[in-house]
Amino acid sequence: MAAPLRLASASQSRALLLEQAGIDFIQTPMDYDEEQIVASSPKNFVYQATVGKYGAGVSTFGIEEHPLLVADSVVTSQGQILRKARCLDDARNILMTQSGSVTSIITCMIYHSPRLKLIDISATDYLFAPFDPEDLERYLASGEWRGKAGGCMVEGFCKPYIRSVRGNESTAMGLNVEALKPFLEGL
Ligand SMILES: Nc1nc2c(ncn2[C@@H]2O[C@H](COP(=O)(O)OP(=O)(O)OP(=O)(O)O)[C@@H](O)[C@H]2O)c(=O)[nH]1
Repeated sequence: MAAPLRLASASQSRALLLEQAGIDFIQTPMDYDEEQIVASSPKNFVYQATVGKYGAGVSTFGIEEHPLLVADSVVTSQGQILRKARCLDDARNILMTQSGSVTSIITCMIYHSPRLKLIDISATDYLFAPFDPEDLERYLASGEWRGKAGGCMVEGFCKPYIRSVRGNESTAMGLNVEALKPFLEGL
């Protein structure tokens, strides 16, 4: 029986995705400062952030006792990386960028065990209908946008506005478990 993988992440969403996929894991939060990254594109940013988390994870935990899993996600729209809003006006701007437009969530993950190293970069694209102004103001007043990259969760405010989606919802939530799981079966 393989040892449970170590999710080196503070993310509740990633833990929930592993749990729902029936993947045995332990969770160990780990600090990594993404602010130092200088990247040519959102895809390059999320890759560098994941590689940075991977390096910190290997040096802190190794891969012998538990295979290591790290991940990072970025939210982009109209070529911009949408970070966590600094204030309500910033949240309004971030959300208005996404209204009636395509938002892409790009998630990179690295899994490394003594037998296998997997690097995956996946994206999920959402075409949103224009947000109803009153609905948007109600959402902004709720403060639920705080701490969320792009100002909302795909299963939250934005959900009723999804016109089309391409890619896995798990990728949008922070971990493409459908890409990971086949490699773990039979280990
Ligand atoms: N449920 C849900 N979670 C989301 C969504 N979009 C992003 N996230 C989560 O938001 C966080 C994105 O920030 P990251 O810096 O990648 O990860 P983190 O939460 O800081 O955790 P670390 O892995 O420890 O860095 C992750 O926890 C994602 O799982 C979404 O639409 N739904």
